[in-house]
Amino acid sequence: MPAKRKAGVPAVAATKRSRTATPAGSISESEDDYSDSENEAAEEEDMSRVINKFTIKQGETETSTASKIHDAASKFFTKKGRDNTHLQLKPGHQNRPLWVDPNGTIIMESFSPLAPRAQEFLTTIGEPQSRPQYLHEYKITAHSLYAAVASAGLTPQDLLGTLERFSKVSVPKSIAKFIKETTESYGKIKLVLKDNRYFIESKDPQMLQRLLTDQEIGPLRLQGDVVKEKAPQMRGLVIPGTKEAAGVKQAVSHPTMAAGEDIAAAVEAAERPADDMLAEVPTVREEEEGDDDEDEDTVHSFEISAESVETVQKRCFTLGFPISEEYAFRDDTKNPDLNIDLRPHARIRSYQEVSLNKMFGNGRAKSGIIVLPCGAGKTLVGISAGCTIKKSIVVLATSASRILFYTLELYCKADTLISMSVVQWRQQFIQWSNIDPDQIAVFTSENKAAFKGDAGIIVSTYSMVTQTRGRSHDSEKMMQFLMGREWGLLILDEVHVVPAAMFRKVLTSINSHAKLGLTATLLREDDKVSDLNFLIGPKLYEANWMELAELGHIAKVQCAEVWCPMSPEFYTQYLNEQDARKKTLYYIMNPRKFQACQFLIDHHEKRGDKIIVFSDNVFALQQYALKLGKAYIFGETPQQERMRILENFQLNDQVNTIFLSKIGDTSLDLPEATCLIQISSHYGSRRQEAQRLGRILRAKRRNDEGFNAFFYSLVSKDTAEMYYSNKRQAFLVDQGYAFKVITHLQGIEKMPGLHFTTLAERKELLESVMLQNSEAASQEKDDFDNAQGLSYNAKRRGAKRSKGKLSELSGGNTMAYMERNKSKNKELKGGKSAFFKKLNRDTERRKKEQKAMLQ
Ligand SMILES: Nc1ncnc2c1ncn2[C@@H]1O[C@H](COP(=O)(O)OP(=O)(O)OP(=O)(O)O)[C@@H](O)[C@H]1O
Repeated sequence: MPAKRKAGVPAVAATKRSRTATPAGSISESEDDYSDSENEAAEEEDMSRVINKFTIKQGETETSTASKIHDAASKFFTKKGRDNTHLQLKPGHQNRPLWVDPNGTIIMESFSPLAPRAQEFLTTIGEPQSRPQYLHEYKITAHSLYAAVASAGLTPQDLLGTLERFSKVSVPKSIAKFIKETTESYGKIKLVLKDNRYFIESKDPQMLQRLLTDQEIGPLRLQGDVVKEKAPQMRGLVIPGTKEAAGVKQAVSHPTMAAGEDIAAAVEAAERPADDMLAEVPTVREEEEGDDDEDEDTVHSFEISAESVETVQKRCFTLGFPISEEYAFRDDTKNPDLNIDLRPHARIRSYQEVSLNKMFGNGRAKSGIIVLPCGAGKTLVGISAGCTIKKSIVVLATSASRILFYTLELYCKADTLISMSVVQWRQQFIQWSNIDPDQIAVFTSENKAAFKGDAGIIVSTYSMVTQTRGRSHDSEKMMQFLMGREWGLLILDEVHVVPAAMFRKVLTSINSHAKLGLTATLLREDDKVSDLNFLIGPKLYEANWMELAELGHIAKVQCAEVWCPMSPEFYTQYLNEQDARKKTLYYIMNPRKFQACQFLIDHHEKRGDKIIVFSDNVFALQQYALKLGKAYIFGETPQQERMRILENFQLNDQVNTIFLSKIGDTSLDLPEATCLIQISSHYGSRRQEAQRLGRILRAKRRNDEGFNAFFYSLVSKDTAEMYYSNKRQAFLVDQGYAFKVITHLQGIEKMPGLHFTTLAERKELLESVMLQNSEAASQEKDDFDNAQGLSYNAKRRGAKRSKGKLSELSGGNTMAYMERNKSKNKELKGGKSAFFKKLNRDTERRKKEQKAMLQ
């Protein structure tokens, strides 16, 4: 008889819950979730004998066996008395990479040979929570299971069978029950858009009756009978640009990505090393043309208004009948087709294909959100989705990026600007697809012409379609055009920044069969992410950042937190300061932090890096930049000056460092940048940290041998900044980034020209900081303002600062200080050298090209 194997379950913890009714969408847990083992009592005895050897005696009062299990580590693996050490490991457990916890958490050993396959499966059925180097954590939720059923066509048996075979111990009963119940109820009720009206549809009339008698849903039904009609037919499809598409080459796919493979094949391959695991292999149900009885069936429906859609969806979810929202675009004969295909040179990358397969997995378009890191090509994913559906498209982007742009700057009139992201979307559509430029129009405050022909694409901003006050006649006409027709696809860019209320407005104005949300960071500090499940759809796919970096699609980044001790004078002021906002200024302006910044800039410039220094605080931004003789950009910097600075950063090897305020957090495409230094940031914002990192993920040199980009966060020691810094890193740590802590920068003391080495210098700086009012400690407003439709107004946005009478306090010294630190911005204004002349010519030429492109 083989010796009994015992499980050392990792940090999985759940509270004991009663067995009363479980609300829909949640998992019930119970103590005996894993109680498949017949010899539990005997096992416990065995176990306690082994463990007693290592027991730290807790006193004579402890009587139960469980309470005696107190070795040095078990406290990390158990919580509230739950003990998983009795679990029996399955044969071949070494090859099985998963631990499934009754609370829906799944831990995966990423070093297991089967990890790539398991990961493919887990990204289909669950949501990635954390993916550091060795252990990955996923969570099964009702939404993730619905997405799995909808996109991969998996049955509950497929899901459970696969999970069981990957799992080291039996899958908890609560999980099996949850998977079964959740997946069985999916697809019974559908939301269908017909003739610009919304219908709740089901093949089961009783199901509809049940909804109509519901107190919340019943009153939302618009007048009219429950309608009966034939159900549409399902057909297979090919996503353009993928390996099945005729005439289009496919980018080489990485073996671990299992791109284009179905889950069945992935699981089958995964199971090969462990023969005893080769039981029944689950199969993905294929939708074969003509092999479908559904068209024989009758569907019943009732109508609801566009405004009620979200409420009905939420209510149905709570009742345990989630609404599926799928678009059988091939069968849509009412809406005109759009003549659009990917150009032959377009080679969809493996992860882009995987994400699209999640959207179109069952031959229909499923609404939802695709999460890819910055610079990984979300635009092309959106374009490919459009080329698959081939119906009219609306793209909505944030106007945030109008704040800072350069390469595609476009002046329509002398002083007005078109949103960069809108221009970029249009330009990318033209670059990647064969769309007739006349069929793609931009709707901005400057351009209000619709496309030519029956079908086409409109690119606009969230604010343009949601702002209702003061619309011009032309805007109103354009809105009527947008609202008066059905759209095949609505692409929602940067979904993480747009407030839920704004989405609601958009979705009630624009009727679209399918919605695709795109983002790099599905993170919101306001916890509104779950609303997006109903407003747009579930998360369909989230790429693994580390994997993409390994493949060279984004840069590998070394992250470090540099601890800068506070100089004594600053620390005393910091501790004594009563104004909480002003307090922050002391740790941002800490001279030791300044020195670290100076040292790192010097070090990386010598290495040939191009450096962006980020500071949310405008006072600090200017002080640092002036003192170091570097150019800087913030909200008040005029457009011309921004362009000049950014172009110099790109092309001029004398300009290797620029300082940016938070306006550069997103949508800034500077592939030259290889190093980031953060001196001040927005408290604990994980999203900002990730977006900032995104600025160097596009690094041009990313595929050079041994290349690494660098991300430094400078933190003043023993201040509140330490706490925020830790919080900020959480998202990136979950993506697998390891933050090194640097407590001392070797050689900093010997650096020639290091500032603030004398007490006099530090005191001078301290005085200038003390003179600032608390406004100087505030940060620039962020992109939300734009997302909410506020037009950019540099004057209103800039942080106000009082004019410090430094001369009164420190005599001529301070004036001399200001004199010494001439603005690099002004220096870059020089237009007389051959370099600047060339730069100006290039800029003019580009502007003309872009203007021509938009006409
Ligand atoms: N399959 C592909 N083949 C070649 N180039 C690609 C592919 N996908 C994306 N790219 C290129 O990668 C770059 C980044 O793409 P894109 O701007 O869409 O990234 P993003 O994910 O939207 O980034 P961000 O979140 O920072 O806006 C672009 O230059 C784009 O043309």
